[in-house]
Amino acid sequence: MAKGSSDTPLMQQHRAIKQKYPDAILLFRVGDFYETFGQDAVVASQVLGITLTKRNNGSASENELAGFPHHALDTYLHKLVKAGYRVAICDQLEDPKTVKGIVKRGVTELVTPGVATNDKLLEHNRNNFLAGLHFKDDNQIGLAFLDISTGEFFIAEGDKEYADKLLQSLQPAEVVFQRQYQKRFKETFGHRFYTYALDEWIFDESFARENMLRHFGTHSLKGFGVEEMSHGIIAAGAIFHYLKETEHPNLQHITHVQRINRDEHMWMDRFTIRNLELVGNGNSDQRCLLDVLDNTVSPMGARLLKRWLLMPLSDIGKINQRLDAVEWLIAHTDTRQQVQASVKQCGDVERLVSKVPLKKINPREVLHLAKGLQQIEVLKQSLSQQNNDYLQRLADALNPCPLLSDNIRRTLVDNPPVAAGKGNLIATGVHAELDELRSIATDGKNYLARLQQSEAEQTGISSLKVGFNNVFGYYLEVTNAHKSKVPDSWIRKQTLVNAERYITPELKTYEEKITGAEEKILAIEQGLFDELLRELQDYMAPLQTNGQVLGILDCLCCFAGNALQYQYRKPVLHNGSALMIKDARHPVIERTLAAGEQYVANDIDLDPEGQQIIILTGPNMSGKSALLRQTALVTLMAHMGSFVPATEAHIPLTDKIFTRVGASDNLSGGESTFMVEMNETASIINNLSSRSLVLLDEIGRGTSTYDGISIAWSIAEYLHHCPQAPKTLFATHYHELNELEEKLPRIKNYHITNREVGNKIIFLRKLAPGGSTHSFGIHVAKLAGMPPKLIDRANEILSWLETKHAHDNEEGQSMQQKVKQLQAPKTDAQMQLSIFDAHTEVFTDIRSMLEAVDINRLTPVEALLKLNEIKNKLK
Ligand SMILES: Nc1ncnc2c1ncn2[C@@H]1O[C@H](COP(=O)(O)OP(=O)(O)OP(=O)(O)O)[C@@H](O)[C@H]1O
Repeated sequence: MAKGSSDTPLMQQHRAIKQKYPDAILLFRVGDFYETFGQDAVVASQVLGITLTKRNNGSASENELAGFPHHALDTYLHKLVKAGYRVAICDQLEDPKTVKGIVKRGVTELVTPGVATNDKLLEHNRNNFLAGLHFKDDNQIGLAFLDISTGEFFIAEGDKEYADKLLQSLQPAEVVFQRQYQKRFKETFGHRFYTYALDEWIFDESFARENMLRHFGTHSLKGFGVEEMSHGIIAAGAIFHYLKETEHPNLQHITHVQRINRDEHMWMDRFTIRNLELVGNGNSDQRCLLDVLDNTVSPMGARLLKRWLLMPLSDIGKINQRLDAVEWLIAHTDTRQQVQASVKQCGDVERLVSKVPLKKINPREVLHLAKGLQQIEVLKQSLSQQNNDYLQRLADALNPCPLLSDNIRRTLVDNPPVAAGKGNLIATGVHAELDELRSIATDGKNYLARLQQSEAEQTGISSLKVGFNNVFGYYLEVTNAHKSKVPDSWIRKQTLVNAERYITPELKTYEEKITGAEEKILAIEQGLFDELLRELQDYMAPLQTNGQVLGILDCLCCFAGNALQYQYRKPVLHNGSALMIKDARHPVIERTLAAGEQYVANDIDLDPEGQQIIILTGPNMSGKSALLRQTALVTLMAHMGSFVPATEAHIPLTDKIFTRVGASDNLSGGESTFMVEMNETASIINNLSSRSLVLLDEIGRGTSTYDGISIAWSIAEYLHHCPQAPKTLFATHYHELNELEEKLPRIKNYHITNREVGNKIIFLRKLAPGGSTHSFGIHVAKLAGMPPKLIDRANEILSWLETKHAHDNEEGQSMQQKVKQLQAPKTDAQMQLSIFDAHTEVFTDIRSMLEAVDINRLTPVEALLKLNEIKNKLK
């Protein structure tokens, strides 16, 4: 950008402001436009698709420029922030009409992904958290999460695993932390978050505490239960500082802070959240559990449901409270429908309330809040009479704020406009002067009509008309034919081709009254509206509580509706350790089956004292993964307080669900390495407890067969022998693991049944005791359209390998013995290649090509390409 004293005053002002926000795109208001200059203009033109021009602003060099009309701000702001930019909005702070010289300008808001308050930047069904993180060391991390658009504020503390789980569960839109921890943050939590680094001095306990106490107006933080959480408080302090830095001074809607306790929730780590497909991954084709369960009718409900899903409860009392309420709502259809109708009509109470201190709420939204309060009154009355404790308590917490509601409805007209500044929003009878001015304004207009008539009669000018223009206001117009009848007292103002225009002193007096009245009307209306907003601020806390209660009611009704619609049943949560689910189904797959297809339900029993570990084998595509996942999903749903897709479910209180899927299932995330698989498995082994549920899906398949079997075997052994004895489902293609059943008492083999008809498999999908003998991988290859020659050859090799395996066994080598000779398979690999004549160069090539292939990780298409390569070599 051009610099120097030859800049215009406007550009000098721009440069001074831009210096304060070097890492943000500065939207600089000039007249009716927001302009960007220099590098900002280059970026804005690329991201927004607006024209980039160059102009010489009175300086020696050219300056890039790109702008858009001010009324398009919301649309363009949204695009810039979504593209990952921080955007500083610089407005004119004075009315240009009243200023001589350059208008004062200043940044009124710095918008970043985590501090967005604009409707367009927010998704109604998800929170938009800004997270603050304070690293003390790996075992002491303070966290704070604030959704400025709803006022929800949480504090937590824990080690890095716990911090990771919280970040996964609350999925903040932006994370701020100490500058010198940038590398550590990426190493620990990956690259998935939008981050911003802050100076170290901000992360100071007394500074943070002071900030919090000043904000809440309290002497200590004891009332919030967070007094002792120094690291969490420091993280919260960083958030407050960041809000100040981004010009967000109006935070009266943050009325309290809540602590998140580690042991109050059942935890899932990021792999489990992903493997169980709980929330969408941005791939709209794939349905996730949240899609199926979310039949809420309000934004508060939708946001809360997501939190319930990612942070299920671990307190039986609280879970049963939800389950009983859901059961009650199922039995009382009328009340449920009435609750849902009321919740729906209330709108997004949380976000509307948060707009009050920001002065972003419009008259129509204020009236909406008041109408919501009427619904809350109805809800409160209806629920407090019902015989369900939890619903009654929720009803008690609702506050219809009658004074506020009455006042709003009395003050505003029935259908107020969206914009506050244009008048017509205050009802008649609210303000005497306003009513009088309004009658002057309307009467004034009537007067002009009467004046036209009487003057016409007095002067005999039948063509007389009263008109108005911006140059000299109201006038009397007389056609040339009647010009001679005009009295001397009239003052001529304009001569037209066919007519003359005059003003009279009387006309001007009335004109002043009318226009003065209109200006005054606008000012009084604005004043009254501001007063309403001030009154609303006093009700911030009860209004927010209403929003939260409405969210809970919405979720409970949603669970009741789901139970009825999808035939879910009430689970029994218990403090024991045995898990028993009868006729369990996968809630997502059963919703996506083609018409006429029926989901095959299965029973699952796991018990640390009996059947602790199930080794599950079965053909490819038979439903092993589905069975594992449905067991986890039923357990999870029960901990949310939802009914479950089963006919009966006895669920032990579970502290953690772990799932690991063999590496090649995760190719897309660039995390396909065996190392990742092993890291993940190691984290299970190191974090499990006797209350954990462990699901292992084809663990070990990311490496050579013998390595894989050995590792899978020893993991199963470890889980069996470890004192925590976690309930485990282990799906595998390694049939060798079936030998474990004979050796270890709490390991049981199961398989998923199928029937072979001719050379076809029919999947019966029923779980049955005992292992299965082979995988039908070659059959799947055939289904995928591999050439018959290739399939025949694969069958030949398979039977050769099976004979060889049987022969080895005859020689008395059990699998366990083989596992002990871990390295042997590497040299043994030669046997697989004796099928080729290795004397020619071509075959040596093919041999090394095949040696390099890992069949376990080869997709059908890759196999075809390899085959094509081999064929070409033979040519
Ligand atoms: N119980 C069931 N009832 C009906 N359809 C099912 C059932 N279980 C699984 N399916 C269907 O079969 C498909 C394959 O299931 P799944 O992925 O669980 O197989 P798998 O045995 O784990 O296969 P692979 O070993 O190849 O990973 C599912 O996507 C689903 O459409």
